[in-house]
Amino acid sequence: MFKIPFLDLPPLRAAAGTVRLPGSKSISNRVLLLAGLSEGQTLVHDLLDSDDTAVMLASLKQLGCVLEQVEGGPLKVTGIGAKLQTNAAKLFLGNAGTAMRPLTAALALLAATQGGEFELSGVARMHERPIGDLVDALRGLGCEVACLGNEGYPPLRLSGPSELKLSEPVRVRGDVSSQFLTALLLALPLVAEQDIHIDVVGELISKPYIHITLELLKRFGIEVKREGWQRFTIPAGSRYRSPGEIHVEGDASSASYFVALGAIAATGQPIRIEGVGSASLQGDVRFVEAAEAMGAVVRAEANAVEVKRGAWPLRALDLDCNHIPDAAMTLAVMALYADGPSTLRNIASWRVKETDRIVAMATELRKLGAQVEEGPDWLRVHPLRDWQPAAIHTYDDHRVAMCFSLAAFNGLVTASPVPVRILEPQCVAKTFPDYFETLFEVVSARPEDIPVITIDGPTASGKGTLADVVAHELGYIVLDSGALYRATGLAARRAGVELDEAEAVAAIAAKLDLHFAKGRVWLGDEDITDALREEASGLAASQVAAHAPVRAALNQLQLDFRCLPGLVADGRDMGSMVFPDAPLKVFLTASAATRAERRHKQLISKGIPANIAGLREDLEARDARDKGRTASPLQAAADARRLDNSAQTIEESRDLVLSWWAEARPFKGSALSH
Ligand SMILES: Nc1ncnc2c1ncn2[C@@H]1O[C@H](COP(=O)(O)OP(=O)(O)OP(=O)(O)O)[C@@H](O)[C@H]1O
Ligand SMILES: Nc1ccn([C@H]2C[C@H](O)[C@@H](COP(=O)(O)O)O2)c(=O)n1
Repeated sequence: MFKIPFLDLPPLRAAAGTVRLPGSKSISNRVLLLAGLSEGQTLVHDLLDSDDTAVMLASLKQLGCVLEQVEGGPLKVTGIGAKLQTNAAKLFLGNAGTAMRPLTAALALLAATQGGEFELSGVARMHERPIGDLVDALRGLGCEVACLGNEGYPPLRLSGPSELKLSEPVRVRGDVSSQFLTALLLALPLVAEQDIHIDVVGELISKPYIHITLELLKRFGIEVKREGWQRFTIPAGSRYRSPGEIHVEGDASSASYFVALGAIAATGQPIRIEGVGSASLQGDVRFVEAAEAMGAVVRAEANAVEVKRGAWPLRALDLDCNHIPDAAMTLAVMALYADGPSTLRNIASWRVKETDRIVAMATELRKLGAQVEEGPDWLRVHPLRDWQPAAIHTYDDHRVAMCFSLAAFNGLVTASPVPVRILEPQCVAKTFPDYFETLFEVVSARPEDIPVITIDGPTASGKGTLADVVAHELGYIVLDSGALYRATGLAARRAGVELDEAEAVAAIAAKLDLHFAKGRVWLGDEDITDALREEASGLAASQVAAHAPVRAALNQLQLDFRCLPGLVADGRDMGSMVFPDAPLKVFLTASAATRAERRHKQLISKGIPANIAGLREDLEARDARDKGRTASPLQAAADARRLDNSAQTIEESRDLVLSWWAEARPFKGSALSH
């Protein structure tokens, strides 16, 4: 996951490949609650690992459920068998509506029948999300529910015992959020000694989510009877029975970003999305119908879909989105690539989600330059051809972050493509922690559009250290080009090749079986990380690096590191030779005395004996060879910014380079920068 203040997406051009979706949030939290209320054990496969499931799991644990993660396999949930194991708990539910609503209903009923006191709270936004309709329904049943802040909003206190009135139908509004009805359906089997009727007041929205609830209840032994979408009956004697094992489908709302990706950018091979398909329980799979209406070519299997671009530009759309409330946000960004204005209707529920999504989408689309109109329950988005580089505020809303990533394809409709900055990208942790990593695996950009920062300089000036900390802040990849020369020297020695035999060493460089993984460097099956850092490897590297054929042999390998979302490359000729078009080049120096001292400290801390005078002599000799060679000598590129860090801390150098980077990016001005 990118835990950084912002993530810059360079202009993207194409998409192809396979995506495996994380588990559905809606199904994961429903299954967890049902397994937690059941007697016995349930093995839950493919559970979503995210912020919203984490708060549900933490709550179940507090309530006495036993949770055991089978190594690399399912989660084993031992439920409480509908019997309270504790009669007091304070549960923190973050911003997870799928945890807050059903736990409120379940604990209100358990407190009423078995006694107890439970407090449920969340983040500030959760305390602004209405829950009054559910509170009213529970109070109507005889439960004691207190709103501890504003009436009709969390935090809540649920207490008991109290007498339940189950003979009259429970009435609940269905026109604000279907989660209130879901909450009652999931919880009322706890007290179903007689038939319990639920009457929905108003037109029920988001019916597909109720379908999921009913299907999952069935898997746990509860057959709810339904009369249209107005009356639901939980039969007397209903008891949660664990199915033993259950698989969570991929998240259909998360699939929407990749369906859209296929429709926009899969012009050759399709995007294949695994985890949802025609057999899916989730209503949001019907997003593919909307994508098809906009021109996507879709091939569906039971548990997968493949999507390619069809019509281009996309066809404008006018759609009632009530059946796909979450996925419909994706359509708002697709509309930028359409042949006319698109209107999304019946989306009032967007206003009570993680943020007011109608306001959020309209505001952020306008930052890109789009013309947007909005009403109480609708949004109209006009196609965009004159794009502005924008820093997209994400409102702690995972879906805003994910759907705006699609704006990075603007180069497909404009001759002047712009990058897109996603602020606080870690908000995707709510449902899809690895969203951006997954996206980068299936999209491509022109190499020249992928940003590179080069950091060149003499040995021990701190290039590698600075490259690592700058890359960390930006979420970029690091190229330690010196490691390639060091590995070449090591491999040549091992092969018995003299280091001054240019062609023979170049042949070895061309066939290096080198891998970088989790901060380690592998030559074939051998971890050579520590061997590479020995002073002897540095000297050997400096010798082999003087040969033009060796440099030529390693050139493509270095260019291949230019990957999404960006690169920080350190070495001697990164700015002058390998990445001459880098938008920021740094030439890093420090006095020889400082560098010798730093190297000395570095070696001593690793338990390697060293003497400062000898080290200084060695590094000056190495500098002289690196500067004096004819092939790509160590020198500052003409357009490099010079930085002498002799008197700076690592953090000071990092912040200075990041400020230079901010100047080099198009996100200037307070409205657009972070
Ligand atoms: N201000 C500073 N900036 C960078 N590194 C510093 C700074 N102060 C101390 N150091 C330390 O200097 C040592 C050498 O840094 P580093 O290994 O990054 O240099 P390098 O230029 O990449 O060396 P080489 O060219 O040999 O790979 C490290 O132990 C690092 O922590
Ligand atoms: N781009 C590069 C990187 C490194 N070298 C040579 C010169 C150095 O002395 C040697 C080891 O580099 P280090 O790991 O210390 O950065 O490799 C080069 O010529 N060009």
